[in-house]
Amino acid sequence: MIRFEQVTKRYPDGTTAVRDLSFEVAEGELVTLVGPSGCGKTTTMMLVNRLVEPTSGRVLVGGDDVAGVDPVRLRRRIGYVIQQVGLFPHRTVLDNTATVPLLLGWKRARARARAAELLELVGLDPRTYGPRYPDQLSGGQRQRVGVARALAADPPVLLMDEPFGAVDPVVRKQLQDEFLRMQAAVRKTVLLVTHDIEEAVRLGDRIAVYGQGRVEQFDTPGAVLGRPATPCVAAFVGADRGLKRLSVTEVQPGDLEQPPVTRLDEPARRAEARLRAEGALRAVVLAAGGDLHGWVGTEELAGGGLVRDHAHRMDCWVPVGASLKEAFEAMLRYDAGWVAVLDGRHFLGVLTPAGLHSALRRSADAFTP
Ligand SMILES: Nc1ncnc2c1ncn2[C@@H]1O[C@H](COP(=O)(O)OP(=O)(O)OP(=O)(O)O)[C@@H](O)[C@H]1O
Repeated sequence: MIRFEQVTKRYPDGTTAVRDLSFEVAEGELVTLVGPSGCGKTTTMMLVNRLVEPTSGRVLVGGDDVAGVDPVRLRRRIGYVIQQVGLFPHRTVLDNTATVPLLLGWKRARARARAAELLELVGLDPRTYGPRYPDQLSGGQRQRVGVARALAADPPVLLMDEPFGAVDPVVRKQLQDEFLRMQAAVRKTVLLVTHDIEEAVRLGDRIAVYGQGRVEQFDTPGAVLGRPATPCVAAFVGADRGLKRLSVTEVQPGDLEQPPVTRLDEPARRAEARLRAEGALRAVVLAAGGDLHGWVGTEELAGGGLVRDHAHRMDCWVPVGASLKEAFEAMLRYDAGWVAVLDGRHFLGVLTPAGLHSALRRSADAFTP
């Protein structure tokens, strides 16, 4: 969808901002550009909407070399969000959001209806905030309006330059969460610049880590954190990259172990004999249909009756697809040696510390060229 082919940009004063850049952002993919100040991230972004022209090489959007596309037409297909937002101070929030549709010649009523829909999407009630002026909003709210405005004409491509930069960490996390929810629904092709590695791994399907003027590594968050390609990437992602990987790696069915199980309606003595024969001290208790009910100790089953008479509820579980960090937190919170993993209520298996370790290795090995 966006493709850089050996792109070099040298500014007139001789500064080479990017050198021999080649990578591709697939349709519906979110790629974060991260790296130290002055390494060429913003230049990369501006090469896409022709605010900057390459010295050599090509940039393609949707298969077309942008050099051959009229810049005004090109920019209509590309939403642009910048840190300082750039809202018009004398226009209401609703009219600011409707800017691009109006430029495209939409009828005023239709453009405003669309703007209201988008304000809703970014979490601002259009009745409350639509009539306000930008200086009557908080910094975080202004940034949301910036995102809504960029999406207004439904462009397939979004360029975002430090879109959540100028707010405190709590609001920033909120905006990131909202943006991820929105992106899951609208699936734009997104290039997002940040200098914050945490933000880059949280938001990116893949990450381009820049050194001075070049991409040092282009890969998934798990692989960048797990196998930094160069010393420069390793230094940038930080010494705690192992911990960071916990939050970007998902629990998958292949990571799970199958512990001994019994069912609520199994006779307790029969379950006890079976579990003793297996050498098991406890078992997971399942309800009809394989849903998780809880757990039971083998010794408790000696009391007779049905397993349900002895079973305990179990709260130490996470949904499949949760992050390893969430799974690990659950283990710590319940002081448990493993955590159950569910699909809905259905029991899939348990994640142990050994499974967690192998999941981390899997994420580092999942190299995508
Ligand atoms: N118009 C220009 N003329 C000359 N040099 C420029 C121009 N614009 C940017 N540069 C230089 O190109 C290099 C890359 O700049 P760019 O803005 O792309 O970096 P960045 O990674 O986005 O930085 P930051 O994180 O600080 O915003 C820097 O050395 C910068 O000084």
